[in-house]
Amino acid sequence: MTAYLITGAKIVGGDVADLLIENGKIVAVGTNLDAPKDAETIDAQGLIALPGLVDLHTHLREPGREDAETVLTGTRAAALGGFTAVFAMANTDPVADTAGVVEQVWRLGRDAGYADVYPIGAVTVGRKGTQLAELGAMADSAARVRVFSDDGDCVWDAALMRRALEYVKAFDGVIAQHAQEPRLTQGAQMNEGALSGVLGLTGWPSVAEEAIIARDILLNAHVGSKLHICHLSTKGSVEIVRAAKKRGFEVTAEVTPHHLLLTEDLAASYNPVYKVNPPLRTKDDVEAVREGLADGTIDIVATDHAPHPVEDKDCEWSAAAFGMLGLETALSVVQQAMIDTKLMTWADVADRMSYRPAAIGQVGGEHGRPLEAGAPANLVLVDLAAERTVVPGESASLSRNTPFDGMTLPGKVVATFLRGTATVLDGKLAR
Ligand SMILES: NC(=O)N[C@@H](CC(=O)O)C(=O)O
Ligand SMILES: [Zn+2]
Ligand SMILES: [Zn+2]
Repeated sequence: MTAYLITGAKIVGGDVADLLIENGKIVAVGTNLDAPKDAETIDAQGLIALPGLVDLHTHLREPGREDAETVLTGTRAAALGGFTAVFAMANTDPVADTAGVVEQVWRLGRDAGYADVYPIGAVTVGRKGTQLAELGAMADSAARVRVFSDDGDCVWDAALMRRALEYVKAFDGVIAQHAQEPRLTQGAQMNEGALSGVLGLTGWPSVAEEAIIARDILLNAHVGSKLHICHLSTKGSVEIVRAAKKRGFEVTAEVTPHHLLLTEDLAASYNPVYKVNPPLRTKDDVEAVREGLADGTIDIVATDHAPHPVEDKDCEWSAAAFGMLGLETALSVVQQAMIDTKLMTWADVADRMSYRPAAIGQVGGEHGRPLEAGAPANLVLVDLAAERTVVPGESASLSRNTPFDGMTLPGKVVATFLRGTATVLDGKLAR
């Protein structure tokens, strides 16, 4: 295994220092390090070193929709975005609702070698919302599933949600809820408000999200289990989670990069690249989720990377699929929305995009650790002063549905290391 001496990096939360990587681990951080003769030196002057990013919400589409993404292409996109671990959502075909499917996804990730893939198990059989899936068998499988979600659909049946929360207590699992009251969002196409009226698109009211979040926080408090809220998007949701945490209720929540930066106005173009679940909201909502992320009400940023092939996006708005790409642009979007606005520091970014998602996902010390001697060498070097213009055709993803097409964003991932192996060098795939 190549040893690396990374020189002159600004260690997030610390000083400028050198990092020595050997046998998959960070063996020393400091100056005048005693590197082996054959170590490869990487000049990281002017770069910041962050812990490898962890995405708790990625759609890798394999098995079943390998035309949209595969574990290989999705994890390449992850590595280019600075991620060393991704949690793969269960809405594949077949659905990841058995030990067999989650083990298959886990193995594909390991064989690809670009990022650790932690499969998320479905809560209900076929994600149909009627019968609990074999949660225990998925937890006991080689994939060691700890996060369960019917993402794409809400576990709307309160009795079933209660049973799921109760069940996962046995192995300290967490239920990640896609908070969408289905009866309030039938045929919904975009955020409900004045603009949806003008555009003639069926509205998706904030309360459809907020009602489920409030219900599930109470349900979870009753049961004493672990609840995580996927892609929270409204001001009201932030207020509910903030009030709940203040009163000591156990809940964690995520926000996506796109909900931190983009607003519903983009729907006026009728370009389905801006169609997403939950929908892009208003400026007020964007401000509220930014504040919520900054003050810790929202625990983490998760990409909800949702690749779709051209034929599912290049059509009329109402016929198009919901979802947008996110892995390769996430860190830059967070830099623009949270750092350039002085709402957060880089230490906060390490917390919201590495330490906390790793803790929620229970990766057992493999990821989400400070850059110190003894930690696995999962890290990313970023040039904060660089800028890049997003070109969909340059993506490592098989899909092209990025809403940031043509935007110039700050920051560029220069190198990513997964357990001491470079997955990205000089901003390009290294293997
Ligand atoms: N976010 C989306 O708009 N789409 C996701 C499903 C989901 O995250 O709910 C997808 O699988 O395409
Ligand atoms: Zn969802
Ligand atoms: Zn999703």
